[in-house]
Amino acid sequence: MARLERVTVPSVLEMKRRGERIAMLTAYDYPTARLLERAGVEVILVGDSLGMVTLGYDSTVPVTLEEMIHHVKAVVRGTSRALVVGDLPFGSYGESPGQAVRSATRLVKEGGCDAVKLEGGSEMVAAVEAVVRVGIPVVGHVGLLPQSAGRYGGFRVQGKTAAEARELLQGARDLQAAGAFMVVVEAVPAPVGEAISRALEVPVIGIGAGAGCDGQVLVTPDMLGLQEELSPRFLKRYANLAGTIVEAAGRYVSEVKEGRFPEEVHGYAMDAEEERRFRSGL
Ligand SMILES: Nc1nc(=O)c2c([nH]1)NC[C@@H]1CN(c3ccc(C(=O)N[C@@H](CCC(=O)O)C(=O)O)cc3)CN21
Ligand SMILES: CC(C)C(=O)C(=O)O
Ligand SMILES: [Mg+2]
Repeated sequence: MARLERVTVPSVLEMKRRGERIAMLTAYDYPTARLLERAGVEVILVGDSLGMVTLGYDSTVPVTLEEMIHHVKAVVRGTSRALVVGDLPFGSYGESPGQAVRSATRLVKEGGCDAVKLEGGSEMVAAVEAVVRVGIPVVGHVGLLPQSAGRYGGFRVQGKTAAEARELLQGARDLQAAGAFMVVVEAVPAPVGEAISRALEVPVIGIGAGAGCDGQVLVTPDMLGLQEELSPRFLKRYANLAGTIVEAAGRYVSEVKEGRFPEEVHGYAMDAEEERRFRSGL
């Protein structure tokens, strides 16, 4: 299952050409990155969902570029084959193409990721062009844009009307034309996800965008059942790690309280003569 060759920008483009689906998941730390890579995940996204999943913010808006760099570094240290994409956080790219270039450069140069992702369609064309021009591969993101969720009053499905769907399709086309090598499409009806995937030559990765996309992404702590606060319709839970952790930590608590842990095998022996001299000198 684990692939031996490095996943690169050209290799994900080739996967789309061959019709091979792309498996992407998020990671925010070293051990998770290693495990996902062992499982055969091709693209690891250090999402700004970091803020909600591991830092306890109630949206992705407060996440800083420094926080992203810190976690990108850990994930990069845990990978040798997967393509690592770092999310540009809110406030680090929307002001101007120059700001986008400066932030993307820091994420790649200090964090060590292979590519950056930013949210927005046609309105982000100038930023994408500028980042691509300095040599940094860019992933676009259309549909539900969590950093702008305030604008539509929460995490709402996008592209439900024909007019909105056409606007999303145009946004994705514009991102590709601007040089994006991959586009994430979030929370749109399946026909919209499929149409965008068909329209683009670059891979389209869906999250709540139906089975017609070129690949899928989920937030790893959600799909592992580690975090249970959010339950979007698109989420499938593949494990119940919250239950596993609570059960294990609960048994530890009981054993500590009852003096059943540690046992002799968990301790260090002392030479009998040394112990005798030690005790006699007390
Ligand atoms: N833990 C976590 N998982 C995520 O998938 C995620 C984050 N955090 N943070 C950033 C964004 C926010 N996301 C979300 C969060 C909630 C819904 C959600 O509950 N959506 C409703 C749609 C309601 C409607 O418009 O009808 C749903 O029922 O799926 C969707 C995407 C996806 N991203
Ligand atoms: C949900 C994915 C696509 C994302 O942007 C994130 O994890 O931040
Ligand atoms: Mg994100």
